[in-house]
Amino acid sequence: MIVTVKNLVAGYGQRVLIRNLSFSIPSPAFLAIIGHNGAGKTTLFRAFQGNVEYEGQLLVHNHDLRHLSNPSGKGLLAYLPQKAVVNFPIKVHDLVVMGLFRKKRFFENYTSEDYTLAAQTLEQLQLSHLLDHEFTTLSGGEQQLVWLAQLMLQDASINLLDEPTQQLDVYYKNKVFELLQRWVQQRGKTVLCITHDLHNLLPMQGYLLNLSKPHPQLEPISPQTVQENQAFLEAGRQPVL
Ligand SMILES: Nc1ncnc2c1ncn2[C@@H]1O[C@H](COP(=O)(O)OP(=O)(O)OP(=O)(O)O)[C@@H](O)[C@H]1O
Repeated sequence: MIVTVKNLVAGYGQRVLIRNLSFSIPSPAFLAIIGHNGAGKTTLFRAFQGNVEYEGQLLVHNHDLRHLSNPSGKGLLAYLPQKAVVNFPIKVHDLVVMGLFRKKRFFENYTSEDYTLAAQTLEQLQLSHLLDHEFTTLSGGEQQLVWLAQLMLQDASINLLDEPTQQLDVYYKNKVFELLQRWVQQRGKTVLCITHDLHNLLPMQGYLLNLSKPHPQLEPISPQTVQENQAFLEAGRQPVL
């Protein structure tokens, strides 16, 4: 088992959002994390990054994340936030190449080989035409895909993606889920993906975790489980305590 969550309790002060959550996912695997707005999906990712106080344990390869220093620098964890803001001028390929940061020493310059890798990653996402564009002039969806390209270059074992398809058109939503499936099946990555796009999960192989359920647990993705969870979420929310 690669990722184990044991008796996790997390929230903000009196407000407990995650109560006694436990699950294990084998490696490699795809896990969709679903639930109503405010159910605690991003909070779960914050726990993985040590950005929220929690009780219980988060284990990666049987190592407690609390005791692992710099998991992103070691290529263990990479995180794609829901919104990442850039308010300085930077070209798309300069932003993407930074995904290679952990292979560089402080202040070491990126080489032409690094830029070739960045260009190849952009090509995989059909974004070569944007390579030399100013990042801040791109549309929201284009920006989201550029961040995804940067995350791909990080080449981490476990990838936490917070709504990576939120702003994408229907074509790119399908493409990104296909890409995530290939990451798992061909590159052996583990992907934890927060999403509200349940119908996009239908062709996926992996698990889902519905944090809106009273006792969330892993369910295999299948037409039946996707449909049941869609109906569950459409039926309404539990009252917030
Ligand atoms: N720093 C904080 N202090 C207090 N409450 C917070 C803090 N951050 C988030 N919350 C609250 O915790 C709840 C869960 O937030 P979280 O971001 O985990 O939800 P989510 O399931 O990811 O929702 P969404 O689908 O809307 O992104 C929300 O009601 C939010 O207002």
